Parts: sequence; C-alpha cells; structure tokens
Amino acid sequence: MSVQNKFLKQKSVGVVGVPFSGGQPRDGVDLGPLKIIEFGLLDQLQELGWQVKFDGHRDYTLMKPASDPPVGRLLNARYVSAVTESVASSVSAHLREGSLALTLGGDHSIALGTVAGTMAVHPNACLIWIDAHADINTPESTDSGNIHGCPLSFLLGIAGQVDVFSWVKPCLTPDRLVYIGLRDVDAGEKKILREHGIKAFSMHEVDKYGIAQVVQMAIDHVSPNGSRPIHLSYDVDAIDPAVAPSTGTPVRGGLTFREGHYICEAIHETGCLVAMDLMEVNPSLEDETAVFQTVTIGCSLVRCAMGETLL
Ligand SMILES: NC(=[NH2+])NCCC[C@H](N)C(=O)O
Ligand SMILES: [Mn+2]
Ligand SMILES: [Mn+2]
Repeated sequence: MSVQNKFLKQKSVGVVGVPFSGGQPRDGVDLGPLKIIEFGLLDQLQELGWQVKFDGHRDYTLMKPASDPPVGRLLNARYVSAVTESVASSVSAHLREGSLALTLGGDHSIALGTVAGTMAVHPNACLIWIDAHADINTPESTDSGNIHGCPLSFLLGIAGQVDVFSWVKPCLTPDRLVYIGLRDVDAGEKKILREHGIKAFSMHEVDKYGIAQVVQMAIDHVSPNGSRPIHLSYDVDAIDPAVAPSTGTPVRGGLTFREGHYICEAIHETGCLVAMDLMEVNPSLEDETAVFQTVTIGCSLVRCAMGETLL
C-alpha cells in the first residue's frame, strides 16, 4: 500500500551524498554515494513519482584539518565534527522546504549530522535505528575510538563535554529512540542501554516475535499515537552479510532480505517518514558480485521506504 505522507509539503526528496569515511578506519565507504547513484537510485525514485533534488557529489575532504590528533580516544574528531555539522545544515534545508531528506553514506558517524538536522526542524521526531551495532559508545566507553560507533551518545547528550563537538546540542531523548537488528553490542553500550531504558529489538526478538510484530512494537514505542515524524537511520550491516556483504563491520546472523525490506515498507505505511539515512555501503570490499548485491539492496531499501510496493 502506497501512502500519503503527513509531513511533507510535496512529494519531493532532497538527496545528500556524503562520501565520508573518517568515522572508521576502512577506506572505500566514501565511494558509497557515488556507486548508489551510478546504480540509478535517483531515476528509480523519479519513477516512483518523487521530484528529486540532488545536492551533487560534494568533496568533504576539503574539510579535513591539516592536523587532527586524537581527542581522548576519539579518532579524526575535528574532521568528523566539521563534516557532520555541514551535513546537519544540508538535511535541515531540505526539511524546511517540506521535502524528505535522504542521506547516502559514508560511515554511520554521518548520522550525527543527519539526526541533528532533522531535530532542528522537527524537534519531536523519533529515531528508528536499524543496525547490527548500537553506535552509542561515549568518548569514555569506546574501545576503538571510531566515531561511527558513537553518534547516538552525542545526540542524546550523554557523551559529556567534548569541545570539538560543541555545535552538537542534545536533541534526542531515550524514549524517542528504538533499535532493530542488534547483535554486536559492546559491554559498555549494554550498560548505557539499560541505564537509559532504551528500547532495542535484537535479532533474538526478531526470531521470537517475527519482523512484523517487532516493527509494530518499535513504532508504537517511539510514536505512541502515530503522531511523530520518523527519522530512519539504516546501517546496511543490519542485513545478513550473506545478502549484503560489502560493509566494513559485518556480523553474522542478520536480517534476511525480506525482513530488511519489510521494515522499510512498514515505515512507509506510517506516512510519517521525514528523513532516511543509508549508511556503511563499502563498494571496495569483497568481490564484484558482493558489491552488486550490496548496492542493489541499498537502492531497494530506499525505494521501499519511499513507497515501492510488491503489488
Ligand atoms: N556503524 C558501525 N558499523 N558501527 C560499528 C561499531 C563497532 C564498535 N561497537 C565500535 O564502537 O567501534
Ligand atoms: Mn553497524
Ligand atoms: Mn551503524
């Protein structure tokens, strides 16, 4: 069922491509947006009836500081901060015009910008985070120092004072965040989820209740009377690596092809989607077939969230 959106002024989408890999150590994830667009995503969205406004392939490497020594444990902190601040304003600009904001990554640190950008325009929006990982480490709890494992702690205001990220204002509350797909959560992150009462549906709950019930429970949790705008942040590593192999931190036991798509279809049906991220597609990992599979799935997840139906 294709549904009218409650929050958009027109059926238009602003596409922000963010070829950025500074939130983690593996090269190539910055090629994600280029590949996804080469595979025809923009035309596919037009065929679904969307007016597409693409910001163009920006060169975020121009923002790379000459020197960026670790801030505590955090790696590339100044670079991540500058890029995400700019992404936040691109996302806000599309939302202010009444368009949906679609951001193509790049690594998941970029969501620090996209979610901040959404909350600046829709302060009561909720966040549905689809991922194998919780990405909620604080500057103290992170073992890796990779900021793609930390964006949610900044958005929730539990990261403590980090001067480099002073532009990030706490804009998310624990009751407006829900996860689906988790299966590789650090010990420190489990503690944070418990302490803040954050709702999470791991793969165990997906097995136990089935994806349809999980998505329904997730939406009911973050948007109790269906009235909140939804930001969907989709890390492609939520999908099982047998189906979407080209990603930097693959974890076995993930969502099936259909489960992954069902989530997008059900969120479309709410009519409340205002922003979507597609993150962590890395076209330089694995072989050509794997890249084809991963990029193709990335495109179809976005199409399903934007109204493509099977019938
Ligand atoms: N967006 C991702 N793929 N995140 C993986 C994070 C892995 C690990 N928890 C870390 O903090 O380093
Ligand atoms: Mn992940
Ligand atoms: Mn992630």
